[in-house]
Amino acid sequence: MTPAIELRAVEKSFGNIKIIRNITLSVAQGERHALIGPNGAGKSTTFNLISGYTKPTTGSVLLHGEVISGLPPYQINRRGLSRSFQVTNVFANMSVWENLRCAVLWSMGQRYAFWKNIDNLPEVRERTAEILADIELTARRDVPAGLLTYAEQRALEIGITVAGRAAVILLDEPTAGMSRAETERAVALIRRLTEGRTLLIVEHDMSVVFGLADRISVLVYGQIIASGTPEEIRNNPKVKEAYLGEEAA
Ligand SMILES: Nc1ncnc2c1ncn2[C@@H]1O[C@H](COP(=O)(O)OP(=O)(O)OP(=O)(O)O)[C@@H](O)[C@H]1O
Repeated sequence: MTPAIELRAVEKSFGNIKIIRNITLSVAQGERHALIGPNGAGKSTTFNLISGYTKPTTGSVLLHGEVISGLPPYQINRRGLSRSFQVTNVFANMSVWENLRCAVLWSMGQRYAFWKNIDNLPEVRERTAEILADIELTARRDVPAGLLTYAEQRALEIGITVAGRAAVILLDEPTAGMSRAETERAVALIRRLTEGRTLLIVEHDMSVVFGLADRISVLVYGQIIASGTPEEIRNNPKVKEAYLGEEAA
């Protein structure tokens, strides 16, 4: 089967510093894949390369077998890839409902149809209500997003990311800054919302990584030093040495 995401010999330099060094990576359709590695290893840069926010210096990125490197982010999004960001990225003055509706409208290509009354578009209303219930914020639907708790904002952000039913979802540190209980809820949410889709997640919390991922890739100094099942990664001596250290011993 054609992989959902493929990186072929991708390199990225900023100035004359090579940040991503010859990455080859394949994420199968329907797989939950975690990208881990120490701070500064190049995880966010890899996300930016896949989602079109930066272009590879050499090599190519493919989505469902088609080259996407060089396309702008919105075109990659139109082809079925949706990503969240490391920092919370919601419209603070808009309500929870409006934030979600905006994402649903965008995915339906209705963003310029300003002459239509969007409240009269049942498919938009239904999808917005569905996703609102999925992220368990129905009781908070009219609250401005800026007034939500941090964990609620992150849940909203995940809702926005999946609202358009993209087949491939990229989440950048979705549980960063959360308490243990909030993290557990977020993991359950991510698991539910990505059912039947492909997920690539960057995450520092090892309990999230090992609890959620079907496969894990370890990035160190811009290179993938190992890819495999959680068990393979846990037992890989190179990984223990380079990244997990005492934690995995
Ligand atoms: N636009 C840029 N220009 C120059 N250097 C950059 C740029 N973007 C990232 N870098 C550098 O690339 C390296 C990798 O950064 P990146 O943010 O991808 O790492 P990361 O693995 O996501 O780290 P963290 O876990 O801390 O988020 C860092 O040394 C960073 O300073």
